[in-house]
Amino acid sequence: MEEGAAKVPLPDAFVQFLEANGIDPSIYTAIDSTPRFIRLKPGSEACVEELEAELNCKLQKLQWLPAFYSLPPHVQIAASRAYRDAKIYGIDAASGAAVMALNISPGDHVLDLCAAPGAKLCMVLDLLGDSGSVTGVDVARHRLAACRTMLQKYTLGDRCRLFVADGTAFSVIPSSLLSDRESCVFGLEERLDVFKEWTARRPWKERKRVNKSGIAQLVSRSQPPELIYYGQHSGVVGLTKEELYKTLSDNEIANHGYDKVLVDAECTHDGSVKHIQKFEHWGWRTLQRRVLDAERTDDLHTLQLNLLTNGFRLLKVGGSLVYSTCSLTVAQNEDVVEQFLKENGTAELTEIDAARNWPCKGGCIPKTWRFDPSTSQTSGLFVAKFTKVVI
Ligand SMILES: C[S@@+](CC[C@H](N)C(=O)[O-])C[C@H]1O[C@@H](n2cnc3c(N)ncnc32)[C@H](O)[C@@H]1O
Repeated sequence: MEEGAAKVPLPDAFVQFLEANGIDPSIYTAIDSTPRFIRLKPGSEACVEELEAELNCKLQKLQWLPAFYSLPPHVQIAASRAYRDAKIYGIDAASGAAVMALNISPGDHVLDLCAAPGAKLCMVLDLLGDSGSVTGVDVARHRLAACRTMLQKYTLGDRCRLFVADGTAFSVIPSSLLSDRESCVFGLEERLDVFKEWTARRPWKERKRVNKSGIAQLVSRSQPPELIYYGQHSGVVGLTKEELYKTLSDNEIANHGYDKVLVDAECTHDGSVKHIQKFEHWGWRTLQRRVLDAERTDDLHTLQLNLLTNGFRLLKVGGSLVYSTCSLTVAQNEDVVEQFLKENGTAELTEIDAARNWPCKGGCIPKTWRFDPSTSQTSGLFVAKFTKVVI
């Protein structure tokens, strides 16, 4: 049997799950010819030839996605010099498309509500360059810590802050008055109890508290957000705790909310052929528990709707939100979109201009898009975009 194809027949329960959701089972058992993708860090164009020589393969530039290249599926990039030197990222092209759908503009304040491990967050930061800010939120502490490591590797942390928090209840607004705040940084010594420059070393008191309580990897809805990283120009330095965690009414958020929000929601990951194939090693029973269990899929539907609703609440009027999942099921995509639109009168499903050139299919609702591995030659992904309007 060829490498990249599932080596045993898929378990009945999974086949039934796929059939119930109109997903073609052959995408998991066919030989996986889906290429790998890399994204170049801005300014690293010169490394392409060097990388081709080192990996002994040709990199194909994607015409529909700037700075992305495809490689043959078997090629490993992790040991390459360009990867170690933080000149390239391993990120699927469909993920890159979801970020492009945000239409990031200079100065945007962006919220990434399910940020870890951070491939999309890094792309947003690269697109923003020397302006705006990014707030990354994730419920899983260890995953968000990995995201922080990635920011440090790619030296992208300056305008970013990371919160371990439940995205369905998160309500920290953007620190958008960066220029005003920079002026008050000069008077830092006079302001007591303000955030100073971030340091990896936790104060003794905090270390003691963490050691005593033992630290849970997942936070609950009722726990306050925990700031695990902030950069010098993320708007945090110079603020008091009260200022940072100040909450606004929905009316105030209409003016002071985020310009862009990404909700790359938790899902069953069935669109990722590589992920599903891993269950051959983890055991198909684990798949039953993690992917197929009805209770879990119902809970997921509620979680996705709540993440989308809260992300949209934090958006300013005129701002846009991209909802994506790496599931191909209608329940986690179009059904969530439909229910969300029913409940949110200020949400308008929006055309994604770039999608005209994407190698993907329309979803079951107009203006939504599906990267389907067999046609797009990418990992599976659903993408929808909303704008907040005034009514
Ligand atoms: C599909 S992954 C996100 C991938 C990420 N956007 C990237 O590009 O690397 C979904 C993430 O949602 C997080 N998550 C699950 N429930 C959450 C919640 N209630 N609030 C915030 N994040 C949550 C998971 O921990 C996981 O890291």
